Amino acid sequence: MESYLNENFEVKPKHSSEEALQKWRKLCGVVKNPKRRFRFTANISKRQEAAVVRRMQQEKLRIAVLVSKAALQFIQGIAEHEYIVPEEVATAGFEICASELESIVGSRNVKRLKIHGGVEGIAKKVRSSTENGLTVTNGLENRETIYGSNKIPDGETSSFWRFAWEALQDLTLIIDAICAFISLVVGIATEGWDNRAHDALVIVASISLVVFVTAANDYWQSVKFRNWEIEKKKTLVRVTRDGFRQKLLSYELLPGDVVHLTTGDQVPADGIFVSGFPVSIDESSVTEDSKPIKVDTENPFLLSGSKVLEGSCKMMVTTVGMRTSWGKFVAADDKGGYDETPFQVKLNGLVEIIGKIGKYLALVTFSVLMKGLLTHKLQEETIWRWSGYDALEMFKYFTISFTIFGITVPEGLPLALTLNLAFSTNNMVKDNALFRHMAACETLGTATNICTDKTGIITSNQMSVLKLCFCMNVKDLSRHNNASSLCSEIPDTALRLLVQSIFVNKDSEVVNKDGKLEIWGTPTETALLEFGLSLGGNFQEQGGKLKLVKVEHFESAKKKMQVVAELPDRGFRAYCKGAPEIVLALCDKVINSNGNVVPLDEVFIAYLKSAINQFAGEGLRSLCLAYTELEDGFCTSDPIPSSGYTCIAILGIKDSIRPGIKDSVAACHAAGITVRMVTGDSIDTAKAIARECGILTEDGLAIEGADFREKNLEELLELIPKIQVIAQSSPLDKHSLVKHLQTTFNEVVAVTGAGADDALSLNEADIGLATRIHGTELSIIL
Ligand SMILES: Nc1ncnc2c1ncn2[C@@H]1O[C@H](COP(=O)(O)OP(=O)(O)OP(=O)(O)O)[C@@H](O)[C@H]1O
Ligand SMILES: [Ca+2]
Repeated sequence: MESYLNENFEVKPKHSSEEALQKWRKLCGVVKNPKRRFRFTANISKRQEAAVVRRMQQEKLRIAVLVSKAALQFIQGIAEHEYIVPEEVATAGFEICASELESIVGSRNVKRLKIHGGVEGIAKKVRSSTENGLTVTNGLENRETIYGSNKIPDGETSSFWRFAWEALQDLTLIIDAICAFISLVVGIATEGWDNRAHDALVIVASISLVVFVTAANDYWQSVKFRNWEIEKKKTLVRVTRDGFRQKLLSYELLPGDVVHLTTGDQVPADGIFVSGFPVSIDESSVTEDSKPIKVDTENPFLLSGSKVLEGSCKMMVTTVGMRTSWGKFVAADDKGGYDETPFQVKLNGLVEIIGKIGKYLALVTFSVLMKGLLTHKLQEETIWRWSGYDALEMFKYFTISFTIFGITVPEGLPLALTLNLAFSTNNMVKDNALFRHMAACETLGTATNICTDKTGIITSNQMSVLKLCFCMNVKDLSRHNNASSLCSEIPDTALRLLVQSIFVNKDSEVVNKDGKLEIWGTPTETALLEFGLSLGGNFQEQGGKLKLVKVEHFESAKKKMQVVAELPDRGFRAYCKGAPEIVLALCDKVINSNGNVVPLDEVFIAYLKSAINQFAGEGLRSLCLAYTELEDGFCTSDPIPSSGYTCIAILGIKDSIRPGIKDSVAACHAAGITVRMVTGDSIDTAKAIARECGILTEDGLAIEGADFREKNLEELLELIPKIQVIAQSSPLDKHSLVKHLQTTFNEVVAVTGAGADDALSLNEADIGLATRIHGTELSIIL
């Protein structure tokens, strides 16, 4: 039986092939109540229809782009007809309608955009401002009536009565009801109404009870599912409204909203590039064009559903909800339902086998009973004479056999499992964990390996700068009551450089939230900015003085962030910050104890390295800050230089271990789950932390990402079982570890990760746990 199930009822927890899904469905043969049984599972034919619609949409979009490009070349110079504002739009106080916006962005019509005055013109026409965003005080209802909201409607929810109607169509119930009805009619005919009236009542009552319980159960289940789906679609976006930055749920967006996008974000609605640095966009989910597209003032259109691969910018929303290209796809796709979980499919297999046995037993019972009747009739020599009594007897046999068949098939079993999963997923939401796929909830229980991040999972993700190696001096900030008292000990010019490098080369911002200052950014960035603020730096002033001309955001693979700023008097300066081993390699100068820039000789290098080792030994994350002056003629298309930097300082950032993590690791070990830590931090920091929480043991191995990458397959076979820590890893190392564990060692692997860098391994793993989405406490389980 095991092999039969494995052969025919096997699907993968993630990305099952269409054939595998088709195959087990076909094997299910005659399912008594298909509507119920397959309610939440993928409707494969609808899914194929959706794929066709999707392809057609993509083709349309592609053609529209080509046509508009071609047309543009010809019509340059030919005056375009005037745009007439529809009356209801004009009376609402706007100067452009939703379909005009939809057509401009949908067909990327730069010419028409220009006719409307570019992005500024459009902003004016939708009564917004590219600087301050929408003004909420005027009310937004009017806007929503004219332009719609950014909601993609879910499939309609069925009413309770619809479920009751479906429950009534259960084949078993219908046959049982018919049998009961016939026996009632026969009973009444032979024994009279008075004697059999109570039977009628019992039949009606039992059918109603069964229908009611089934419908209530199904209804409850569908409500739970809906809640889950609504939760699942919630994403936070950063917008400016009333001149203030704030976070909104993506479905609260309206045309005119100014959205801030950065690496890893999904574009939440169609819109136009306002300002910022050119961004590289992956539109493959919308246009099937797998090449990244550069979006800037020349090509300013951003389509919802595409992903920001690199860069950051401001976008003004023009089109929302079903009018967006993404809205059209999602609507087509949503009808697809969910893939079955492996256990559900196996259970279906089991039901199938039991069903077959049931059918066989029913047949045998019927044959044996019939044989009895026939033998009896043969003995009495009445085989050619059949009376009503005989028919009634045969009907009784049929009822008995059918009952045997009915009760042996555990039709409700797979459904009960779905119910259970829906219940569990909903419970997990209360713990801030959100499942993207139902199967993940089930696979989670079978994991044998966990590849975890350090930051945010093992540590609390609340970082603060604890140590500082600056002007050839290591300072312990916990010893100073406040960081500003430290300033008196440091030469003024050097201090100014430190503060400037923190405020200019940053990927975080200070926002005013209800009158309170709040820092937005990754914990590393936040810690840095907090440190800068504590040094007495003025964020606004520093930001205003220097104009950024180029930004290369932090990426886990590069382990550094670089910017180029234009100095107020003349010239440019590049700032770099990142992992010390990377940044120090770019430096040939350093600031000495007098605050002067001097060549970075071996004595200095040895001093800095000993500081880094000291920080790492204490489990601190190190970060190196550096700068270099640039030639006068720096152009934004030039690459940011990668040598000649001056090392400003090395910071030791503390991120304390989460309380209880040691017990969690021990619990995993006790359950037979191997825990491995894959971190971007240096090996000494990683080792210190891994040892403290029990991941790294005496016989375990800690290895650097660069070493791991160089090993061949044979060496890996021997190494991987021993590896407990991979440090200084790039996202690809994590991915390759996961792949090896899955394929070579046949393990079920769970991966935790944060941000866009980990997307690859999160997707590859049997269970992906994306943590702290957009700085919230929410975790998404993929
Ligand atoms: N915003 C940043 N700017 C510059 N450098 C950074 C930034 N964040 C981290 N780093 C440097 O890059 C190194 C590795 O960071 P990475 O993002 O790969 O790790 P992580 O994902 O934050 O941590 P983990 O992998 O342990 O969860 C850090 O040790 C730090 O030196
Ligand atoms: Ca990481």
